[in-house]
Amino acid sequence: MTRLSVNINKIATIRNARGGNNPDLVKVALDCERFGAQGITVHPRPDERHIRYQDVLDLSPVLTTEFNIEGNPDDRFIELVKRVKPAQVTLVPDAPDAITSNAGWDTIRHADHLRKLIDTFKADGIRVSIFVDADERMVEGAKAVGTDRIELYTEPYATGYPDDRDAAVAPFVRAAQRAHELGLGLNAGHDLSLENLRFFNEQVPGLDEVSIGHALISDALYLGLENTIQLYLRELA
Ligand SMILES: CC(=O)[C@@H](O)[C@H](O)COP(=O)(O)O
Ligand SMILES: NCC(=O)COP(=O)(O)O
Repeated sequence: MTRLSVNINKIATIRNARGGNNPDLVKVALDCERFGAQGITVHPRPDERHIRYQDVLDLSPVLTTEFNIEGNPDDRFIELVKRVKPAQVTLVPDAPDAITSNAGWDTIRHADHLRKLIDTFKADGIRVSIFVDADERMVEGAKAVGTDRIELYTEPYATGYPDDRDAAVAPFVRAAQRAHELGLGLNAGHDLSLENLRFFNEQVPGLDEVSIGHALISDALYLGLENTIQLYLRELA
């Protein structure tokens, strides 16, 4: 069964718009868990435009499901993750000014850098996932640097889905098969939605986890958070 980790970045975006604590990020995270989410994902960015570093410290002791911290491994991020020791860290090669994540790692060019980072997190007992495009060479590079899992960057799938979903999913199926052959765990995320999630989950073999934020929180505006989480879980059943 594929597990659903709810990304709560957008809850922090709304909260930050007014400077107070409405909505209460910790309460929303605990409610997501109560409503059936099997994990909580956050992606602190250097400008703290949504998740703040303090949010990560506040969430860590109270969450009861898998805590997944995503981000670009700069010094501050590394220090934060090693202090919190979440179940999983997902390393993402974001430029500091990126609007959102827009590419996976070049696992061959950045092999030495990744290997050192992965070793340091694994030494603390943190499972490591690295964000990669659906490219078998990048999956093989991920295996070579010692990661536990990969997270496939699904934006190209989401973009291609409305026109030709079979063509859109094909590289992801190949990348997933290669990951399994190599013994890597498999996550996926970015722009997954109620429209495209079921097909992805049916076609891509052996998904361990999806992390979903933007579409899920947007759907919740119309459908309510509890109902929305149930609908996403139904797509994964
Ligand atoms: C790693 C990834 O795929 C991102 O989707 C992410 O975690 C979302 O980041 P933003 O909420 O900042 O767009
Ligand atoms: N890792 C992807 C994630 O956490 C959420 O991405 P999105 O659903 O906000 O695009």
